[in-house]
Amino acid sequence: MKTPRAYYQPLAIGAPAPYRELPTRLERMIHFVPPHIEKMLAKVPDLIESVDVILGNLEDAIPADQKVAARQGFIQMAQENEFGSTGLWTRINCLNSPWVLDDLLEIVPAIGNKLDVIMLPKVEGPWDIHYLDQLLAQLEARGGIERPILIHAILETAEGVKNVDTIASASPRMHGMSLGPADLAASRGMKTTRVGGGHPDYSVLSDAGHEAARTTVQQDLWHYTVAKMVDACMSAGIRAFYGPFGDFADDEACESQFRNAFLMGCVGAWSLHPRQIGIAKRVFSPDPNEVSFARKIVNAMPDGTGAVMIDGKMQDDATWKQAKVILDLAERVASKDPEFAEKYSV
Ligand SMILES: CC(C)(COP(=O)(O)OP(=O)(O)OC[C@H]1O[C@@H](n2cnc3c(N)ncnc32)[C@H](O)[C@@H]1OP(=O)(O)O)[C@@H](O)C(=O)NCCC(=O)NCCSC(=O)C[C@](C)(O)C(=O)O
Ligand SMILES: [Mg+2]
Repeated sequence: MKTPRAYYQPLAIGAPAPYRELPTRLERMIHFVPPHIEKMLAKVPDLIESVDVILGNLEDAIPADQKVAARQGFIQMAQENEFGSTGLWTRINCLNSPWVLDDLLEIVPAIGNKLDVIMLPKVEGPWDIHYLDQLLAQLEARGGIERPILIHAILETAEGVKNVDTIASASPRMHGMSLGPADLAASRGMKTTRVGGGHPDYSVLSDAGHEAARTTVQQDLWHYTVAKMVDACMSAGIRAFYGPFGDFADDEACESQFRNAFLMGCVGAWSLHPRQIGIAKRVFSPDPNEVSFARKIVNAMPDGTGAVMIDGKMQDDATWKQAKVILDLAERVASKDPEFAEKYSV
């Protein structure tokens, strides 16, 4: 464990100082682009306008013989576009793969000053973060990179979940974490072939004899992991995200999973297909009615103390803080998204 002073020291001479607070960004969806496909790259300028984060994926879903093309496509995509307030991320290959070293050695010098976040897959423990942290500092120093590139871990192994707290606080370079339900299911030996979402057999059966017909209610397979991830992230001052939802044909189920994650504290989710962008936007922007109720609470208790009644409901210092969470998010959303700015101003 580092001393508090050492924690914030750059890890290489000439590397930028780590952030003490994360930059404020709106990150309702992390949109995945496969950068080895020319047709997809052509869509990037339009995507920049419609998503909060655009990510060039280099890891799983990229065929082994296209890994180099994907890396080159990502660098080209980063060089040829201006991203403005839209985040530019990449998901590199995992640390034990034959591609990861070249991913880093080529990407950081070429576009390190444009890159906001590196997503690191299959993180098992803080040692994975420490390795990448050190290497990034060396590359930043050598490449004259002016601000630190952040690390986002995917929570997708049983060991990673076990070590989630120490991963979250492993470095000031940590940006946040996403649930990786497909690899995690495999790693845990869960008996599902789905990418995220529930399962009809994971349910609770009502008692016999109380109703004419017994009913079952499907439960959320990911509740425990998401809750654990949110607590680890929020206590470390970093952000939690739901990951991918693989059934593109079931928008309702996608929206329901995203909404559960939003309610539990996640700030965003992944979009793998253009149809999921709108779902994430809808879910991870607070409901205008909730925003107007939150405004009532803050207006009724300007200094955040005391107890008042609003519409029959008790409000006090704690509900003031709940209201602030919603209002701060609404402000971030409104500053980027005119559609919601209008909805929140009424
Ligand atoms: C699945 C695929 C091949 C279906 O792509 P398609 O072209 O067959 O689908 P489509 O429905 O026919 O597409 C309609 C239109 O949308 C376009 N389109 C489609 N997708 C995108 C996209 N992402 N971004 C931008 N445009 C996209 C597509 O090019 C087409 O455009 P067109 O009408 O002009 O021809 C495609 O959607 C895709 O490659 N998506 C990303 C997949 C991916 O990145 N998977 C890995 C992340 S999940 C994961 O790794 C797990 C995790 C976390 O690690 C763990 O849980 O363990
Ligand atoms: Mg995975």
